[in-house]
Amino acid sequence: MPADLNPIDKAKFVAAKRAVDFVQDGMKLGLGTGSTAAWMVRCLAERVRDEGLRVTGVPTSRRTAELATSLGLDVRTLDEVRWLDLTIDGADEFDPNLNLIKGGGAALLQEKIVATASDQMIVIADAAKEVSRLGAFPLPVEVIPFGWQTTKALIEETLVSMDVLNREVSLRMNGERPLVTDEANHILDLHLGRIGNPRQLALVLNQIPGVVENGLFIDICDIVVIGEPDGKVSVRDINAGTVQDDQIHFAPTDNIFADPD
Ligand SMILES: O=C[C@H](O)[C@H](O)[C@H](O)COP(=O)(O)O
Repeated sequence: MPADLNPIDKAKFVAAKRAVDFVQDGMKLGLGTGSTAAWMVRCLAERVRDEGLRVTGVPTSRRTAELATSLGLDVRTLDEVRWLDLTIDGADEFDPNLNLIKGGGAALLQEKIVATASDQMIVIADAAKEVSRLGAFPLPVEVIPFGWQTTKALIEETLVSMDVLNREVSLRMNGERPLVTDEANHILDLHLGRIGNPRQLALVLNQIPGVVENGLFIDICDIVVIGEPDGKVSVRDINAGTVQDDQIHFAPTDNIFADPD
């Protein structure tokens, strides 16, 4: 693995490296967003170059599209490809049922559409992302800019009606201005501490006018590949209920890995 990485990046790298083993020739792939997904795009580009693997990639953000294009991957839109074999993406948290919080990088909307259009979703994560209950990471909710303060108030009222104790809601900023997503929306972060019923919350949030999508991914992820800084990798498969442990020893020799996201 790249020698000068910090421990968290080493863990992300080995998870990404292992997940790319699941890719087969001819697959149509969803390409996730974030620092872990950026490692996956690089590992994929390496297999394409070294093994002649043929894959088509649908990126979940402008950032990922730029990276994948710069590495020579065949990049298409979801409308060109329609249905995908596999999506590999990062996550902010995952629980024992492999339910997720995503959207720390503000890409949750495209990520959820792409993952839902895929036969299989593999999440890649460092071990620190594993939680017994979702919610320590603030839950991102994408809202349209029009009337966002009203939408925020409606979300707060909804949280009260659901007896949620911690319910601070903040508008995500980019410097002095509200952050604008790739779909020209804003993000509200819900600081909940602990989510009692993620499935119910995901459904209720999406009923509120102005909410486009929330960052809870329920029953979407099939496999989580968990990396650790020493190269240990665990593969948790929700269907097989198994955990396989592996160790990755890998020394990339070229500039595919030169400039991590
Ligand atoms: O919106 C961003 C995504 O959901 C990311 O996949 C998530 O935030 C994890 O990112 P990272 O791999 O950088 O921790």
